Amino acid sequence: MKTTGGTDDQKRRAAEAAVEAVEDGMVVGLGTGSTAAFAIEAIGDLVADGMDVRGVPTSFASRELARDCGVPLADLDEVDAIDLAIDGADQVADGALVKGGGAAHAREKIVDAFADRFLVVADPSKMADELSHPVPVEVLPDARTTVAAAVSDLGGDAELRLAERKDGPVVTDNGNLVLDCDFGTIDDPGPLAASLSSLPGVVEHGIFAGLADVIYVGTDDGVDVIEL
Ligand SMILES: O=C[C@H](O)[C@H](O)[C@H](O)COP(=O)(O)O
Repeated sequence: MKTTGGTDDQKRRAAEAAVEAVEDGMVVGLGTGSTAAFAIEAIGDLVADGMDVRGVPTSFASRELARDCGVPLADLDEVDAIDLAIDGADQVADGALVKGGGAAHAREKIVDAFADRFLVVADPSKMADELSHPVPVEVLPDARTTVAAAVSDLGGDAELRLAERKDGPVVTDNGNLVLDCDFGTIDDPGPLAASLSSLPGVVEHGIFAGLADVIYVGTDDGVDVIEL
């Protein structure tokens, strides 16, 4: 699993604080990434202690980890509701997120948006005044060049994400490709999100605006809780 700026202790503190919101009988969206992984492990501990929880995974990786941790799983099309989702972020600014560093943002957005409450787990390295992290955009493979050109028209610079341990591109769990799109500082994420969503061939982008309910920021000596 890729690692990011914060320490494991910071990530674990944020994740364990968010998992305190999990109650008996809940259906919980299981995010993807190194911070969400600590939440999945903590939910596994609750299950081991006898709590009745079902998890809806957002990726192959979160499914595998949840299985290893003993968390009973349900597919998205098997549940009528998700009580809460716990997921990480690549950057957080003013309650808006950039996600998709692990190329899982398409399924994450479905699960996080469907959940009654969406709890973000982060560390101080993720917190910013304005979003500036390149925006991952999942595209149908045949649309990679047309979407890249449209991103350029929107003022961005699209780069095909390449795999680290194979020659060729990253292929998402959905069989698609990812363009990492650098727009510099994003003054207002809403209009950019709408523009990206409207491009033919775009499956999903990593701007999550207006979705998060609480941000848990794990620090070296505690957790900052930001209610939105
Ligand atoms: O696709 C991956 C997800 O959006 C992750 O939640 C995001 O990249 C943050 O991951 P991490 O907690 O490893 O920094």
